[in-house]
Amino acid sequence: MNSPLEARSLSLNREKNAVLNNVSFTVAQGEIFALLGGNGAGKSSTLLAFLGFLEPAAGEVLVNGESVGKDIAAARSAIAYLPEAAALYGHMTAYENLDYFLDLAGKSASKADYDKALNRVALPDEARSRRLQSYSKGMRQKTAIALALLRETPILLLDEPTSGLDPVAIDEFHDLVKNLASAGQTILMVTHDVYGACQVADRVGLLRRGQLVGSFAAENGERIDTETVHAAFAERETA
Ligand SMILES: Nc1ncnc2c1ncn2[C@@H]1O[C@H](COP(=O)(O)OP(=O)(O)OP(=O)(O)O)[C@@H](O)[C@H]1O
Repeated sequence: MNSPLEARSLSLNREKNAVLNNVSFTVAQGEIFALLGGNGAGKSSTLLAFLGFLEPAAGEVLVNGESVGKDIAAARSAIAYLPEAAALYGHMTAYENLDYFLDLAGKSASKADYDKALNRVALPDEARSRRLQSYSKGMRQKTAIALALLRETPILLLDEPTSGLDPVAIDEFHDLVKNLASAGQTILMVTHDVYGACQVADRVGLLRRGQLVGSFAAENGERIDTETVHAAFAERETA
């Protein structure tokens, strides 16, 4: 069976600068893969390649076994993407945002469906009819995740999903991501949070200056050891 996500000897340039160099990985169905790296390592660029916003300089990106370049629309319809800052409208309520963005994605859902998704992300009832400009970052993030859930895509791409969230919201978010993966969703997240990556991921890849320089996998039902990854990360960053 094809992997939902695959980078095959992928190189990317941005404004003629090489930002990713010969990177290969796959993410299997129901797996959580975290790409860990410092600022400018190429994490966000990797996600943009899967969405067809950046064209490979060499190699390719595949979604469900199909080269993204061949059918960008197919790739995008299989993927829900959470950028670092949730791209939602402040002057609309949570319900209105869900309505508007689902409509854009060519989907429709009932208010009961909205409430079900908002319950799953634990957005308080009283907030749902308030404009997002009064929300905290965590509440905006929850709304964005609810939207991703409602799109019912098989693949989820997350860019720094927990940055700016408080510890309780981070734990809730990790639980939610693990539940989604258990239900079969394939998840690729990028982060510079070593602890968070080890908490949630089945596999962690270390990206440094555009190259994949290490990887770690959870084994025997244990979580990936944070200390080991942290040591490798620190060593690579200072090398
Ligand atoms: N819009 C852009 N135009 C040109 N170069 C860019 C652009 N965005 C990012 N880059 C460059 O691409 C390289 C990789 O950036 P990218 O955002 O993928 O890294 P990142 O690992 O996600 O970093 P961060 O943790 O800081 O978000 C960096 O050198 C960055 O300067």
